[in-house]
Amino acid sequence: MSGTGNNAGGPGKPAGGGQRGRGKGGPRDTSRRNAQGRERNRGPQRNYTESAPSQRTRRADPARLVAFEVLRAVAQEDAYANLVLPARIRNHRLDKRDAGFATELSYGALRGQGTYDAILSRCVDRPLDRLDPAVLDALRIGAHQLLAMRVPAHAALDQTVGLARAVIGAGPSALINAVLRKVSARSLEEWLELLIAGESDQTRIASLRHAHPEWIVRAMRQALVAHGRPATEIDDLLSADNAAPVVNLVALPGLGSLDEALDDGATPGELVEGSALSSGGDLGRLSSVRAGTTRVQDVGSQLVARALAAVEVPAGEPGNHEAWLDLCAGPGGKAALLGALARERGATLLANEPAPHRAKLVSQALAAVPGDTWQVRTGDGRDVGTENPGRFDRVLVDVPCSGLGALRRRPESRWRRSPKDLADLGPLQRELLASALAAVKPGGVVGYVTCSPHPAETIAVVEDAVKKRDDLELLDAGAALDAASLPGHLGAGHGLTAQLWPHIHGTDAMFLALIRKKA
Ligand SMILES: C[S@@+](CC[C@H](N)C(=O)[O-])C[C@H]1O[C@@H](n2cnc3c(N)ncnc32)[C@H](O)[C@@H]1O
Repeated sequence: MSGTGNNAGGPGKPAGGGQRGRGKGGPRDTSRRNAQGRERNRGPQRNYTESAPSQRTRRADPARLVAFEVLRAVAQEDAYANLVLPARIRNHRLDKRDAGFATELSYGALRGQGTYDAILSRCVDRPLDRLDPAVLDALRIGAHQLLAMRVPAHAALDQTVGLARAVIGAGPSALINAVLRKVSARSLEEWLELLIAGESDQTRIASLRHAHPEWIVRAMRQALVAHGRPATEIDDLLSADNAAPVVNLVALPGLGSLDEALDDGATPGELVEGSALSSGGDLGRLSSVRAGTTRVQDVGSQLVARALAAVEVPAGEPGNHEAWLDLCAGPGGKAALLGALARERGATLLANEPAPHRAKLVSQALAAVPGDTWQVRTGDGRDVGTENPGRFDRVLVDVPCSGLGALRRRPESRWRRSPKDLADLGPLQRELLASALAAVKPGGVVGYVTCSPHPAETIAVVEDAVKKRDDLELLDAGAALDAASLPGHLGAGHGLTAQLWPHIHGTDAMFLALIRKKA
């Protein structure tokens, strides 16, 4: 498992590779996490005994408390970490450095859960499901600090036990102290060696090493092969899921500019025009972001939207403008880019989304594009084809999917998803594609997109649709992505469909098929 952790103002480094203290006798606490001195100038290292956790810190460190609250909300309320975390950071008024620490701790503990649980199982005298879930979350937070962050071991122990004492109670904090001491006796690499000793099942080994459920390891290996890549890339792919993604920006064509972001330290994107890599921090400080003309968007999403917009469709009657449809538009990232591109071409965009709160987000995303270009429809996309047969020149159908291609953005999702999700989503994906194909004009093009590389929701859905009819043809989606990209050769095509990858392209694993309805 890889992970990066920032502490003491130093850069993160791969898990298991750092110099760490290991419980008793660890190095002196030199951490300097913030200017307020919460972890500074603590004096010489105190040695605690296993039986004396009462000597420890009694107040919860706010950054660790935020991480703990995020893990609790994820477990208890099915919350999404990326939505809960910013609110908790605000509630506890964390400064930038503490916010970074809380982010790394909560995301790392969530991503690494499977591996940390396997390690904790070796250190606890009962099955983990018999532990109070709050205790288990505190142990995961402690394990991540000890094994994957550059937090001195005694600080990780002291602060995690202090947190547990403050928010769970003195009894559990003694157990947490004892268990984390055992965890701290080995580095992550040593623990992994112990866990995989005698193991010959490569899936199990990769699952432990990279903290992914075994079914996802198998699914990703299958996906690599299905899209023409060697199965040996599995370790790189799973590692990429554990790295924090860079934040990409897009300037809406004809409406936005990246100048302000570039002046602020962003760097020009190398894969697609009009994009940049954010310099980090609160993007709300940029007026172009506040105005919605510059937006955060993964480069993979930018590429698939631009590829669909650029593909050739037959010219209509003079004076007739193209009509574009985004069938599954919420929360509106691709709709905003398509809306801006449509405006430049004198086309119009209908953005459809069934969930009212997400339809509202689509309107907000499109607010920067003049309103005569676009309309939002709140309703089931499966009805759009029968209501509007043959009306649109270009249709994006970015279907609800397992999200297996965006695991790096959603730290908890890998442990929540199950193979059943794929089976459940299949019929809806097929019906939405059928609706898109009904809504497109003869000669027009449907872009079928997922943020998952899984063959069941990519190639299989497209093949099922195309083989049933003789009026459909697949266009070369790899070539279309190449034409939309700055390097001009992404190598994402396989056959006529295309798959982007985090470990190759640095994007989410977006799939694209371009299907033309023959004229
Ligand atoms: C992968 S997301 C789309 C992301 C979006 N294109 C973007 O770039 O921001 C899939 C969307 O499909 C929506 N959806 C779910 N069921 C749907 C249906 N029956 N018809 C249309 N959209 C649906 C979901 O609510 C979700 O907003």
